[in-house]
Amino acid sequence: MGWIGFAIRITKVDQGVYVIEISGLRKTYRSRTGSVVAVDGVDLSVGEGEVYGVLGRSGAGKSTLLRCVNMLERPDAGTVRVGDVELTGLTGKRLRTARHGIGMIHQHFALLSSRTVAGNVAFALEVTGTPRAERKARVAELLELVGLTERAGAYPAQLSGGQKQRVGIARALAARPQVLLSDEATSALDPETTESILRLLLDLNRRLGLTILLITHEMTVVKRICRSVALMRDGRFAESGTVAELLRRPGSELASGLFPLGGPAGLDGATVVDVTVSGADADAPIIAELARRFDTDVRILGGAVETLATTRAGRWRLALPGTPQDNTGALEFLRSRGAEVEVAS
Ligand SMILES: Nc1ncnc2c1ncn2[C@@H]1O[C@H](COP(=O)(O)OP(=O)(O)OP(=O)(O)O)[C@@H](O)[C@H]1O
Repeated sequence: MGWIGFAIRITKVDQGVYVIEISGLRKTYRSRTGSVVAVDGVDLSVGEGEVYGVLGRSGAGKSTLLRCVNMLERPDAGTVRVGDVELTGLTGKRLRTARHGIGMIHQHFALLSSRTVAGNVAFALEVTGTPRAERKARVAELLELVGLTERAGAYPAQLSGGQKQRVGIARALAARPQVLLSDEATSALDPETTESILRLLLDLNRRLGLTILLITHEMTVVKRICRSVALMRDGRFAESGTVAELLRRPGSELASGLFPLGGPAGLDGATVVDVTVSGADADAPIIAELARRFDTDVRILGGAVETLATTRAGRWRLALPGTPQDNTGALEFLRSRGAEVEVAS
C-alpha cells in the first residue's frame, strides 16, 4: 500500500531528524478561584518513526501537553513544530489543514454512535475533503489495516472496547498522517485488549514509519512499545531519554520503574553492584566469565534479561565477596564488557 500523501516534510536538525519539536512550552489555566500551571516549560524532540511515551500521574500535565501539540489547547509560551510546520503561528483554515497531518486517538474512543464503523472512518475522509469516489476504497483499506473488515457495518454500541479503539485508530490514520497522538488509548481496556492494541500500534509504527507520541499513566505501556520516555511531574519533565540510555543512567527513577532490580542493596562481607547491559551485550555470558576469570563466588541477588519495546537489556544485582577495593579488577572487567556498573554498597 502506498503510504505517501499528506506528507509532513521533516526538518533535519543537528542530532537527527525530528518530526515533533517542542520548545519552552507553557500553559496556565486561569479561573476565578486561581490559576494552575499545567505545563511548566517543556522541551521535547521526537524522532522520525519513534514511539515516545510521556508517563505521569493524574494531574501531571500530560493531556495538556498532548493537546498543545495539535493546538487543541493554545500554549501561553513556547513553540511547537510538527514536520516543517510551526503550529503556534497558525489559526483558522491553515491550522485545520495542518491538523490533518496529525492523527489522534482517545481513551474513550470518541466515535459517532449514529454511524457504522465504515461511516465513522468515512467521516474523517469527508472532513479532509477526500472525493466521494475514493472514500470507499480508502475506508476498506483502513479497516483492513486495523483488522476490522468484518465489522464494517456494525455500530459502535455493538463493538468491544478494543474494536472501538481500532475504529479510532483507522479514523486517525485516514488522512495519512505521519504523526499519531495517543491520549491514554488503552486506559479503558483490559490487559489482553491493551496488549492487542499496543501490538497494532507497534505494527503501524514499523510498517508505516508512523511516529507516535503517547501519554499514559501505565508503566507497562511504556515498557511494551516506547523507545523513548519522559517522566512528567508538576508540569515538567523530571527525566527523559531513550529506554536504553535511562537503563544505564545511575539512579534513574524511570529505569527502576521500567526494570526493577530487586534483591538487598547491602550484604555483610560483600560488594553489592548493579550491572546493566543493553543491546547484543545483554545476552553475553558476562557473569559466568566474571566468576571464571576472577575465581569469585559471585551471587545473583536479583535481575533478569528482558526486551523492553525494541531494547534488549540485562540488569542484575550481584554480590561479590570482599570490599569494593578487593573487586576493582572485577568491576573494571564488567565495564570493559560494556556494562554500566553502580556500586550499591
Ligand atoms: N480546562 C482546564 N481548566 C482548568 N484547569 C485545568 C484544565 N485542564 C486541566 N487543568 C488542570 O491542569 C493540570 C494538568 O491537567 P492534565 O489533564 O493536563 O493532567 P494529566 O496528567 O493529563 O492528568 P489526567 O490523566 O488526570 O488527565 C491539573 O491540575 C488540572 O486540574
